[in-house]
Amino acid sequence: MAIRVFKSSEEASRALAEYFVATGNEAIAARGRFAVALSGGSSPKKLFELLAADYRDQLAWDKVDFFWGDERYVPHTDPNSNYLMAKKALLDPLDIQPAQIFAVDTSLSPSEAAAAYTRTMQRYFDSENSLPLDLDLLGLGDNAHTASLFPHTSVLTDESVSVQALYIEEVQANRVTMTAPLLNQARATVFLVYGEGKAEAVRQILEEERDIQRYPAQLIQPENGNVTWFLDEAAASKLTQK
Ligand SMILES: O=C1O[C@H](COP(=O)(O)O)[C@@H](O)[C@H](O)[C@H]1O
Repeated sequence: MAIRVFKSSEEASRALAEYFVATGNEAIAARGRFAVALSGGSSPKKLFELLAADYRDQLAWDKVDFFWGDERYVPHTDPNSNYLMAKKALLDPLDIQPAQIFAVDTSLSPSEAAAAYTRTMQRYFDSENSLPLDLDLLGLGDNAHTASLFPHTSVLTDESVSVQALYIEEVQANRVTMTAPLLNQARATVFLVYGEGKAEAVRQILEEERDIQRYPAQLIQPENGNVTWFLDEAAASKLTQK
């Protein structure tokens, strides 16, 4: 695991854009395609905009396949949709083709959407070139959740490599999320976290004893150990070891 701390969220996002492009180029050189699971929420917006603007000529975008580590159970036109944010900031500006976009189908019921997404991933992973995801892009909530692995929810103990639907009391909403065992299969995992409001959650995940019910992002422990945290100074401010 590596922790990289930058002066600002802009610098952290730019460093991650570099990492994204380098990882993508390696994947394409080795296997012909680059499969990435995006995070949602607000944190990756700047990264997406940078990739679409300053890095558009640095990656063969027609060889990149997009998944989502989690999705809010809302229509794709809803401002809360993780898909919609990526579409506006990244996919449309780069003219990504529909065949490269593997969005959660929120027109189905939550459980059907999750089952359909599990099947989508199994089909993709079973095809020759693509096992497993090349990159998980993850965020972190101030309550230490990542993807939609929220504190004290049933999905935290789910050992299946799958996508699950759950109702989350804390936000009173349905979510669809990859399980930790699925996320942990990725070749590379990155967290992009910035702002003072996330500092305590960053400290809990990295420095508190393991307690996955309270600090779900501690579940992200791929066997390959290839996890990199991209933090700004504010998010890193409560770490005792930097
Ligand atoms: O709800 C979610 O929250 C986390 C963190 O979002 P942020 O707005 O604080 O950046 C995000 O990583 C996840 O994908 C999303 O669905």
